[in-house]
Amino acid sequence: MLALESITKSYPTGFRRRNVVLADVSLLLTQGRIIGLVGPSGCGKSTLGHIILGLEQPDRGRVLFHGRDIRHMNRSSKMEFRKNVQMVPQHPDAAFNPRLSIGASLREVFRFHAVCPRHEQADYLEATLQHVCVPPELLKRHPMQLSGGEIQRLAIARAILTKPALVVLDEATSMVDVSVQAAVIHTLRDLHREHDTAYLFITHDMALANAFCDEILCMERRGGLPNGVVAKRYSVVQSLAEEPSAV
Ligand SMILES: Nc1ncnc2c1ncn2[C@@H]1O[C@H](COP(=O)(O)OP(=O)(O)OP(=O)(O)O)[C@@H](O)[C@H]1O
Repeated sequence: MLALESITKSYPTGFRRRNVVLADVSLLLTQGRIIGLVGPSGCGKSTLGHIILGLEQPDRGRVLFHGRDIRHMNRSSKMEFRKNVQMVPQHPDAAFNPRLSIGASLREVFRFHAVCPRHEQADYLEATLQHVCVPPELLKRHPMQLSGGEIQRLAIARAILTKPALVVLDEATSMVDVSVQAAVIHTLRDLHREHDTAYLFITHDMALANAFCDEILCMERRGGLPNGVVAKRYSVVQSLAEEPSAV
């Protein structure tokens, strides 16, 4: 469904110096598959997620959605891509406009994507909130009036509202307690069963990755460049879930 082909990404760090975060990374995300992505802090997991969504551009390589380069899609393919590929960002308040109430932000999704008939939208929204353990009263609040855990659950609700084919979950349950985490994972599994949703589950929690994912990818450091104190090279390698030391 979605393929990353030889993605390289670096950021400038000074005069003629760049921090190579992703070096020639290729990855295939197929329908219905739950892939975990683990690795040390700063190794480029979120960057990879942003590139999948088209939020950041790679230096080299391309992202294909059903065989089409996401940079060269026509308007209708782009809308289809946006409906089907969603992200829960690591900093979930980034998912909401601070000037809008949460309800207004969530209802915007219905303006852009045909998710369900208009007369069913309110019930559908309420049911989705229930699935992530959020009371409907929170719809009236603004992002800054919510706790980290509440806004994280609302970001998950927002991402799953469109019944996407793929969701990139970036530390998506890191701010909630264990019982809420279990409920959220349960909801994600339901969505996976009903709609064959695929997930890229970025996490530092190896136990959770083992429990939730079909397969786990590790991003691991592979040396450096000859003169490059600055440049770091990483590659995505598939690794067994039983080997957390590879993280
Ligand atoms: N916009 C940017 N400009 C410059 N450097 C950046 C930018 N975004 C990320 N980086 C750097 O790229 C590297 C990878 O960042 P990224 O957020 O992808 O790591 P991560 O694996 O998700 O980390 P963590 O597990 O701590 O969330 C880091 O060294 C980070 O400082």
